[in-house]
Amino acid sequence: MLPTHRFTELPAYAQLRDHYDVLNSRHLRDLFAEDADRFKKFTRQFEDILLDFSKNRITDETLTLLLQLAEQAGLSEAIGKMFSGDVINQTEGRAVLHVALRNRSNTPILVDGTDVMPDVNDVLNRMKSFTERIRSGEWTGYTGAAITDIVNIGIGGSDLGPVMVTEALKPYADDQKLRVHFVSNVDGVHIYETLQTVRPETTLFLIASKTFTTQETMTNAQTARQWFLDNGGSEEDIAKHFAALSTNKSAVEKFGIDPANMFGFWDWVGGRYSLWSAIGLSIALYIGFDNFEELLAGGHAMDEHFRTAPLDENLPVALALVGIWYNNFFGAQTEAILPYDQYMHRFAAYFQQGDMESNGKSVDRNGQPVDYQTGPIIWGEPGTNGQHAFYQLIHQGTKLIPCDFLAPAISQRPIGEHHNILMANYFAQTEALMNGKTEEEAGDELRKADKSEEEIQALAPFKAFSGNRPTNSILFRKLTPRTLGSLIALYEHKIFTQGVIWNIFSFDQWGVELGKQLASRILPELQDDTTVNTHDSSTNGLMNAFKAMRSE
Ligand SMILES: O=P(O)(O)OC[C@H]1O[C@@H](O)[C@@H](O)[C@@H](O)[C@@H]1O
Repeated sequence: MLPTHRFTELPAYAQLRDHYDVLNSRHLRDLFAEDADRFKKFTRQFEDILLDFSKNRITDETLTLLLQLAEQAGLSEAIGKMFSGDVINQTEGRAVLHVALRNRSNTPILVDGTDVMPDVNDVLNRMKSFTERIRSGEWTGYTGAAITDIVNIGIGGSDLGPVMVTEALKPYADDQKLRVHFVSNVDGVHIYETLQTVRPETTLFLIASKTFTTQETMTNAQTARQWFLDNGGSEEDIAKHFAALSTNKSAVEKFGIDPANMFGFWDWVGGRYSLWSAIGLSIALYIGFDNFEELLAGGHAMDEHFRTAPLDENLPVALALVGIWYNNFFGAQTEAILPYDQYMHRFAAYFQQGDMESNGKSVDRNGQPVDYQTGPIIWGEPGTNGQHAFYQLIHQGTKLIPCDFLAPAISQRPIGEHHNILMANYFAQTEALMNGKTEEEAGDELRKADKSEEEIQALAPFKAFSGNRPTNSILFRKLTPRTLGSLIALYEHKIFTQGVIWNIFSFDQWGVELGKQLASRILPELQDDTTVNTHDSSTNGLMNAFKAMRSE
């Protein structure tokens, strides 16, 4: 069990409120002018990753108070409980042990008195030999041809992680010809389009579902199975072309997948934290098992840092505290994640689930409604694309949007001046957001461009930038599997830290259930043309309009 508290009653909370009143009127430009050591003070290094959080509206005192807030919320104790397999996902009665999946040190981790590491290692070993057989061509399809295409069928946590990582680590798949495809949406378009591009005799389907009951995944899996049978495969051939990644053995068997092709995991792995488990099989197949192990090692290294580093040296804690500062004191509603790395183009989408499904809660750990803000809205796109789309609002809009800027020092594809141009933009954006441009400076520029005083007066207000807009810069050497593993774990632990401090449960997701329940009630009502009158007038009206339109 996690310790509980009332977030707004922590002594540091009241102090931070008072401190906010002072700091709210300060400009980042002045904070930098006053303190030559800001960069040194507010950067933290972990292996190849540098976190610079100096361009935030904080002082030494802010950081001290935020660290006190974390201590008063029992963060250190909570970290210990997660790593020791305590049942911290209380509403589901489960431990939370994605850290065990990447525990490369193999120190025992006990759940109900039993060490989970032998089981974890057993599945990893099976994934390794399976991966090697597929990649070497030793495993063949029903015609004797090697597998060329992997189709992962899964949704949410059984899709977003593998999609994000296989995109991010594409350069590590250069050595071989295996293609990966991901089908998630129940919209038939998704499976249709994917099946257009593959052949049954050389395709391996991975049915990825923790529960093996998710409607979208089961529907897509049945469609894939039927397509396979309709296009040359037989029932006996299914064992060569379908594997399951799941915790639900009986449902896998019922579907007709050979238990030898089932890669299991456990209820203490949350879906959105599962890319490190058997759910990562598509990643291992795509980049090879050694690289998959490097990803795990990077996650483990960040785990050890999070578990052992003092709070004020701790990267995930720094990210979490800065986020709380804006979320709970400045009233910021959203956070943008902006990777200056095209291979990371699904990173923000991945952490939309990671963060919003974890901390989108409004009841605290005492079962009481919260009277403060919890998880932020997460969004973002890679730079520089975002600059030409939504950065206008970040620079000049009325909303405060704290942004994380991520970038590698070394490009995976060094071509001409591309990377320096990309990085020039990366540095320019955080500088611009911090400093802004005064009306006076805008006026001077217009004057230099020979504008009349009248024009200058008219235009300067539009050309000014208030600045004082906060950013974190996360600069890393290169997007290797290890570094990516560390970056993912960095954000995972940020989310955990915030959940602990907000006194909410970060590892359940009851909010996804109601829509599922209603959809299963509605589905039979769509199967004929009878007029629907069992819902409210809007839902009835829409369903009846749908029935009318489809029969026209
Ligand atoms: O992996 P399965 O069980 O198919 O779940 C897929 C997804 O379902 C959603 O409703 C959420 O609960 C997610 O956390 C989960 O990742």
